[in-house]
Amino acid sequence: MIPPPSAPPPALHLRGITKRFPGVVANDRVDLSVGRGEVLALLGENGAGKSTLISILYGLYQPDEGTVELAGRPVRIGSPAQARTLGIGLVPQHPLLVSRHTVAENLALGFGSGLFPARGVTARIRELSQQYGLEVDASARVSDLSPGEKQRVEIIRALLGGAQVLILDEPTSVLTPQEAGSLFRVMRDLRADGRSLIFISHKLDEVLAVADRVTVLRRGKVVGEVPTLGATRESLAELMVGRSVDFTRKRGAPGTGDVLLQVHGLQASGSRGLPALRGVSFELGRGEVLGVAGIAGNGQSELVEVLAGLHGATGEVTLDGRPLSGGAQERFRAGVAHIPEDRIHSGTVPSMTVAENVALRGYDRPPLARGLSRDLKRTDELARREVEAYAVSTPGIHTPSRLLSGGNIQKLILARELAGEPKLILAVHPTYGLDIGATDQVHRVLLERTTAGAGVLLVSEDLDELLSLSDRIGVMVGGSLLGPFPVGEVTRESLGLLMGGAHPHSLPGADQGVVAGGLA
Ligand SMILES: Nc1ncnc2c1ncn2[C@@H]1O[C@H](COP(=O)(O)OP(=O)(O)OP(=O)(O)O)[C@@H](O)[C@H]1O
Repeated sequence: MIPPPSAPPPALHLRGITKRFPGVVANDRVDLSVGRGEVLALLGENGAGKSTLISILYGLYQPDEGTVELAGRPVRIGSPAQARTLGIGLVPQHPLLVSRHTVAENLALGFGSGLFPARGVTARIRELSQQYGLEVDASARVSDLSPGEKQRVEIIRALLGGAQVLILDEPTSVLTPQEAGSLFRVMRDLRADGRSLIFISHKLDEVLAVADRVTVLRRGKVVGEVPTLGATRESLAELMVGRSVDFTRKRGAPGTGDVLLQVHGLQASGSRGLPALRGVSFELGRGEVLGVAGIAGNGQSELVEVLAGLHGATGEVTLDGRPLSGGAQERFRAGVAHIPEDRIHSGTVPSMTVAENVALRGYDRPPLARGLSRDLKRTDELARREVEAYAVSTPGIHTPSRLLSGGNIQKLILARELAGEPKLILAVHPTYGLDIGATDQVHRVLLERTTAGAGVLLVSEDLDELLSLSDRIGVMVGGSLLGPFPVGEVTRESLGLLMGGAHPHSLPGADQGVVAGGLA
């Protein structure tokens, strides 16, 4: 008798993967599979165990239990190099490229000598870039590339290494909507070519647009596996957080119209001595959220750092009619809160505990200190309160903050910075990497503060976030601020085009004042 044809094994199959860290089971008997020519989205709240699983798959961690099979064959992935040899590629959230080298040099570097001489690499880059519509110039210097271009280089690097299974870790977080659209086209082409993709994102619309199937993790366990066909944002959100989530627009009450912050003619140089701010002027009202859009590297970081007292500049800044000057602590006492971009390095001290990090701003003053001694009981009480209020997932308040997941570190910083009654909140990507439950909560906290009269300068690469929270939105391009435009006069598309360097008057609708309201 002829045996019935059996289905081929999945390209990748994880069986019963368990990984424990002190006090937490990061992955708890996880089963997951990805077929050939399939895009699987991995969803989960902050701390659900996504990064741990990816680290196991890419050979950075060894599982305590369980097996990994590639095309039906059990494999041991001892290191990233071994993962690549086995055909597993990772497109990291932050590209790992050497800025002063060209694209071709960077890609040749990864393959040691002999295997890929640089001239051969250039030809292969051209082939791959044509095959998958991955536009990159092999001779361009990496320092001149946009975040989207750097990401394409990372994808090419993985493909050059022969990746059949490709992991994309929050790949759209640094992209404009137009760039995200091209990435999705590339992903579909890779799928059509029979490759298997694992896609991590907190943005449910993207997951629905590009993935075939979704695996949802909660507290280390797989809690659901659904095809995207028939799924909705609401159904996925509910699977993720275990309750229904409200997606309605959230803009707060309009501000009072009183000017809170006045910025005039700010000029500052950037890290390489080039001008980072070229005469930036704007006003921020009490109770207003002023959104700042822009592709990374156009002066947004410097603008916030100047206002936070971390970066020198010329020009005038007044808060509540008084000149704003001095260093970061002085400005914090004047009512300036800062949620920094680089939260891991500049937002927390990784070796300090959760409680110490919560108390970082006020440890030397009452109520957290009496005279020269710290009141540890009060510090712990404060930490417990904030950990609960922000649902920070941590084994305890005395755990070093470096052991928390990225999203939970972000929550910790928010708890600390928003704890006082700040007048001005400088929020840089405040929900970057946060899951939808936490994002919702951060939005509510920010809007509550505006109702209390605070002004928020919101720098974000997430245009939906800017559009749903801001009263006005400006766009940073090459160190200048375009606008700000009232939020009703811009769209995702027009902002994306302005971010990419289009002139406001050249955009569709500009003649009716739709896009360039502030400039027309
Ligand atoms: N090296 C480590 N040591 C101790 N605990 C860790 C370590 N790495 C992760 N954890 C813990 O394991 C759990 C899962 O973390 P993981 O980073 O995998 O979550 P995640 O789903 O990627 O979260 P996020 O969306 O916030 O990045 C968390 O509770 C985290 O604190």
